[in-house]
Amino acid sequence: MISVEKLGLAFGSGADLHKVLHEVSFSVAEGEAFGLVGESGSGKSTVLRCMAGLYQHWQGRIEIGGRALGRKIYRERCRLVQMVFQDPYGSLHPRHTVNTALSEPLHIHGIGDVDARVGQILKKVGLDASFRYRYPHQMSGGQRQRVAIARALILEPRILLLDEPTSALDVSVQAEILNLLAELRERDGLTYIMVTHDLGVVVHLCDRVGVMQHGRIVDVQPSEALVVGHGLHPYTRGLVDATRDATGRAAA
Ligand SMILES: Nc1ncnc2c1ncn2[C@@H]1O[C@H](COP(=O)(O)OP(=O)(O)OP(=O)(O)O)[C@@H](O)[C@H]1O
Repeated sequence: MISVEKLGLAFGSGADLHKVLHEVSFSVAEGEAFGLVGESGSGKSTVLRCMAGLYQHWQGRIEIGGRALGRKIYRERCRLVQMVFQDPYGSLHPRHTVNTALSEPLHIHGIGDVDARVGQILKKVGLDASFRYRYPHQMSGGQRQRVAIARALILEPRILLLDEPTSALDVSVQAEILNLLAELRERDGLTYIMVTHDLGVVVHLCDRVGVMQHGRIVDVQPSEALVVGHGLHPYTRGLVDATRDATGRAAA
């Protein structure tokens, strides 16, 4: 369903040219959850940002359902691909109620039935009607991330780009949000690409994982391979071992 071919991106120019992505290629099937892992600065978020239209000066080709994705954010694209960020506080407007945050995309896209749609999406992400007129500061981190997920889903996209969606949350809440994401994918047949530094999250939620180092994909594996530990690229092996050392147990 998604094909990324030779994605490249650089910042700066001349002597200050800093190449951040080097011919990144991978594909993701419809309904699949694909993880992107790798050390800090390896380019994971940049890949998502190119796909979301937040960076437009990339090279290469991104196709969704056989059609090339343009570089800019446009109406049709918003109904196909949405992104969820790490920090729900930053991604929600502080002076907009949940109702405003969720209605706005519907108004922009000329979609009717706003009241009913907002009610349904709140229910879908596990928030009752009392949240509808709250502001971001009147909610917990987990509740805010539920609203951010609801906002990403209100236009019924087929693909969610998830950039460390649980890493800003308390450990106790992380599992709730991961379970919600798993449930939503199952129910609606969504396709996910998820950036995370947590191999446990990959094993829990993703079917396959792409491993990035210095702006390149160095390994693609089924997620179980991280648990079994066979046939891994040496860099992937190192990430798995580091997780084991840090937690005293396997990534799963
Ligand atoms: N707007 C920008 N201008 C210049 N360099 C940038 C910009 N955005 C990202 N970079 C650089 O691109 C590289 C990749 O960053 P990116 O955020 O994609 O890494 P990451 O793997 O997601 O890291 P992390 O896990 O820390 O979020 C880094 O070296 C970063 O400094």
